[in-house]
Amino acid sequence: MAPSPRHRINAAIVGVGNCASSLVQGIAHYQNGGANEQIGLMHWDLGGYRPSDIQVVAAWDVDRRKVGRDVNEAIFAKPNCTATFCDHVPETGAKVRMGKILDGYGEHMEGYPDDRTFLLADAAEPEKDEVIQALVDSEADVLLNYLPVGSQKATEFYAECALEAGVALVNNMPVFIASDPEWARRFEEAGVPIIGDDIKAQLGATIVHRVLTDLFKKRGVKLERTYQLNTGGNTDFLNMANHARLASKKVSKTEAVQSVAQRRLDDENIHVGPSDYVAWQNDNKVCFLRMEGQLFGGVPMNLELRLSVEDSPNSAGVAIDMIRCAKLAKDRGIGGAILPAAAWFCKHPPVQMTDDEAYVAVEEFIRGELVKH
Ligand SMILES: O=P(O)(O)OC[C@H]1O[C@@H](O)[C@H](O)[C@@H](O)[C@@H]1O
Repeated sequence: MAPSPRHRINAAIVGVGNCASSLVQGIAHYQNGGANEQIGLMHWDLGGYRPSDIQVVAAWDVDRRKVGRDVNEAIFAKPNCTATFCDHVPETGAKVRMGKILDGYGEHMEGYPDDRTFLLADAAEPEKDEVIQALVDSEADVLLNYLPVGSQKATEFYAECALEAGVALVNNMPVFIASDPEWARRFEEAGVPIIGDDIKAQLGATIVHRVLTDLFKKRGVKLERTYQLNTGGNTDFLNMANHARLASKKVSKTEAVQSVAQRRLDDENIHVGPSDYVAWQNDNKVCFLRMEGQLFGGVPMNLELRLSVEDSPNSAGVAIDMIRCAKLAKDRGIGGAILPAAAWFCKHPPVQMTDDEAYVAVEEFIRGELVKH
């Protein structure tokens, strides 16, 4: 007898950049699940869903090299520059649609070589009703927001579309929607799940900095000063070279560390940020971390760490679980912010927990043991 078909998760994507590329490559890469093929995942099976149960059914972008092409080709178009770890991504059947521009585009990028920056497509922008209709027609379960940092209006536009279409929202970037009480209330009232804000990479700067900050606290070491400097050469870093777009990102990254410290550090003693655009790094992100503190007897100590990662697969390793948690919430009829998932997967959740607490809570949520999320 033929096995019964597995349940699918229909994902829609806003912003077909490097992070989307790694995610879509990952869905193709994790098709079979032999022992070696499961490497790099937090969960092979998450609440009955496997990575390969996710399919991309709709996508929006504003770049002329992506609009009109199937997602499986658009993910390899410039200015994307992340590693190709799966070069046999099958056609998805979803063609990238022209998106709403608003502020979801970094104007300052003019002057950079074409292969490094956005090139606006010459196509009509959709109205809100058209995006909602496309979400409904494609039977999308989850909408992933991958817009550039600083896209306040564009993020609000797509959040509104998800809400009205009844599609769960995964907000990967630092515009505050899940952690904004008014937006969270609207998602809750509509019975639509939301997980956000600002994805915390699988083994990235934020989780390492947070875990070490928590360790200082637990081991009785007074943290006095810290910095986290990050450099990279993808469009995210180029976009963030425009400091006007950075405000919410700085808040998100700094709060992620402050929230686990024993006592809040004065502003002058903590510096956390995207620090510089280095073109030749492409999607390689390097984090330089320093923490200074006082041990037993007030004796000084310091710690220096350098972390080097390919940024977008590091993000996709988390997105692949956020999508499945959002779908689980939907299956269970839970709307509003999914707090354990937000705290474990995001830098700026509605409620911060330590990563140890968030890990336990999200596993309970996945097992269906948390009645109130
Ligand atoms: O390494 P961190 O601090 O967790 O941040 C990672 C993520 O931060 C997001 O804001 C970026 O857009 C992602 O590309 C990135 O993966």
